[in-house]
Amino acid sequence: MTAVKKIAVLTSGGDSQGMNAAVRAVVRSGLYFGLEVYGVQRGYHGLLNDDIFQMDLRSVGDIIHRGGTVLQSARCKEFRTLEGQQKGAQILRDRGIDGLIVIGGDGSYQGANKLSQQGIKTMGLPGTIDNDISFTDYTIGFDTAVSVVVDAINKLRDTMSSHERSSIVEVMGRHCGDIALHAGLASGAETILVPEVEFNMDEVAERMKQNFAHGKRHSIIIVAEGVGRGEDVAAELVKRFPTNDPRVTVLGHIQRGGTPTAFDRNLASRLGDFAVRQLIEGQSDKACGIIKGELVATDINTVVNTKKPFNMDLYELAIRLSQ
Ligand SMILES: Nc1ncnc2c1ncn2[C@@H]1O[C@H](COP(=O)(O)OP(=O)(O)OP(=O)(O)O)[C@@H](O)[C@H]1O
Ligand SMILES: O=P(O)(O)OC[C@H]1O[C@](O)(CO)[C@@H](O)[C@@H]1O
Ligand SMILES: [Mg+2]
Repeated sequence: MTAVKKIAVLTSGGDSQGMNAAVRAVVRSGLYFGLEVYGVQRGYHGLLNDDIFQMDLRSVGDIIHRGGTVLQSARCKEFRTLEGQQKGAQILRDRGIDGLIVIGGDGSYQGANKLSQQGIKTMGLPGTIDNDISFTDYTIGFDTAVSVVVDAINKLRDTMSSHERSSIVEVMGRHCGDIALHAGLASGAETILVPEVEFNMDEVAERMKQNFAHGKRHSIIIVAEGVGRGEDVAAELVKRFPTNDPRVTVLGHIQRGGTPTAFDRNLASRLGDFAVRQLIEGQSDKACGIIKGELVATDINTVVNTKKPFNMDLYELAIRLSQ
């Protein structure tokens, strides 16, 4: 006896690489366990427009390796209102759908929490490049986004070394510095500016002068968008180090595209299957995640009200190794 018979899946908020692998896992595990599975187009926006269709094994063929999301994604103002949430729950009830899996970020999780208050069983899957969700070590898409940044920095290094320039690279992450931190460590960046760690531009400039004086041929500063614009950091740097002639690169939405890494595909596959099994067992209003390799389900309220801790050890290591 399963606690749900018909389930639906949607993707919401900023898309991320690996969302398709998660949708595929939800659909195929759901069907394997004898459920009917539905797809909702364009997140909560599609839900409110009853943009819902039945999915079968073939509807998720050939997508495991694709970035983006075949269900498409959206941000929906109306769903932030009680009326919107009641309407969404009624649309699902009218179709006999008793469980919904929401793949998205913290905002999408809050929507899932509101739907569970309206009597729909919900599960959240962490689909965002930002890695800003607590109670999971990794979010789906983060590993691919970091790889995109590292690949870009490899290229920048080539040309920056030729000209003995410094390179300022602005990366995504909204209020979270994890993309900057992990890409910074992997690419040997000299400076990593994140919202979680206070910094002093005088010290940043001084360190850069020392690096060039000690024979470095280039210098990389990664700026998480939560700190500000790369252009503004460059202006502050030039005031303190006028002979430096930095170049700014804003990686932007390139970080959200491309084929997902094996890590993101496997994470998405495991989490998608886990979310289905949680619903079948009667769980609801939970966020699925991975902690030290183990799959876990945590109350959504706890997850959205807990800030993800920043890994200071990794930050200090990155700085130590880039001397
Ligand atoms: N407090 C809330 N109550 C109900 N619905 C919400 C709430 N917050 C967000 N949502 C819904 O979730 C959608 C996505 O939220 P948001 O834009 O914050 O992105 P996200 O899921 O956090 O993803 P990302 O930050 O990775 O882009 C919103 O457009 C809205 O429809
Ligand atoms: O797709 P949009 O609306 O430009 O949003 C960009 C934001 O979404 C994210 O890509 C994912 O949350 C953030 O890193 C970034 O701040
Ligand atoms: Mg978010």
